[in-house]
Amino acid sequence: MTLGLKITNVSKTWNPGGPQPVPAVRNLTLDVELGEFVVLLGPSGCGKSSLLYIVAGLEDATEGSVTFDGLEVTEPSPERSLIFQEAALYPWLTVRDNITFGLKIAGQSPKKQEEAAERLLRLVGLVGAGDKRPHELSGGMRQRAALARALAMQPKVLLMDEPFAALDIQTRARMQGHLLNIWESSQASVLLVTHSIEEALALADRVVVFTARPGQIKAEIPISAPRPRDMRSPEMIDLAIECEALLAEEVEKSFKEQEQELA
Ligand SMILES: Nc1ncnc2c1ncn2[C@@H]1O[C@H](COP(=O)(O)OP(=O)(O)OP(=O)(O)O)[C@@H](O)[C@H]1O
Repeated sequence: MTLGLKITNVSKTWNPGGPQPVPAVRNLTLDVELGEFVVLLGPSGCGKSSLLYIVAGLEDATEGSVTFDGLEVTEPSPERSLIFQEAALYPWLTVRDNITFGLKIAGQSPKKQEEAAERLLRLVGLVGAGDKRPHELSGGMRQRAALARALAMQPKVLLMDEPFAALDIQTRARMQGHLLNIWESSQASVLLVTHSIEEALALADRVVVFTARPGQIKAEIPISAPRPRDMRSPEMIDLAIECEALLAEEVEKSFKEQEQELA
């Protein structure tokens, strides 16, 4: 049995039988090992989210297969937790009740729920915010609460779709630090989508650069520098220049394509 995530020859076409089928992902093969942090970087509309939804089990691939720990992915599962750009918390529940929601559904005892909530509130730096409701929190705090809720289910892989894109730059940098701490202590794998080269380089064990739509893998860049990384070091600057060049070609293609579609 192969442990971890295995994406094999996956293609996704939206509206396949319709008048305007949209090929979003083409023949993509990617493995994410246990505990590995992989970042998907690519131009807007290149199919990154589509791929994440397939891995989450929310959408079917048109072709190919996804397995997790050797089992075919056919539906969502708490072991593959998806986190979006906007924290999807229940507004009527407190932060604590949001965090323990899945545990309650799973039938865990109130004592276990309480212990998990306290541990997770501490882990994401929200001690003291457990009784607040989501609208009382800042964007960064909401996103941390969403992360705590996902972690409560002890996922083996965190799927993150531009999780920090709606946050200001300073909050974003703090959240990246939080995420790295959490990832290191959780032993989960992470598959994170971003537009930001800096974010990709700060976080990833491996950056996977996508082509313009339909998304295919253009390059894979392993990064072995220890974290936290100094983005101004010669090594990181060289990597940023490399990513920028790879991405620029694809952004150009994707703009041309959009112009043709609108003409
Ligand atoms: N539910 C859907 N129905 C039809 N087309 C879709 C659907 N979801 C996505 N698409 C199309 O598939 C293509 C890839 O979209 P996707 O959101 O996966 O890309 P992305 O790389 O995540 O983009 P972005 O970075 O802008 O979020 C786009 O052309 C998009 O319009």
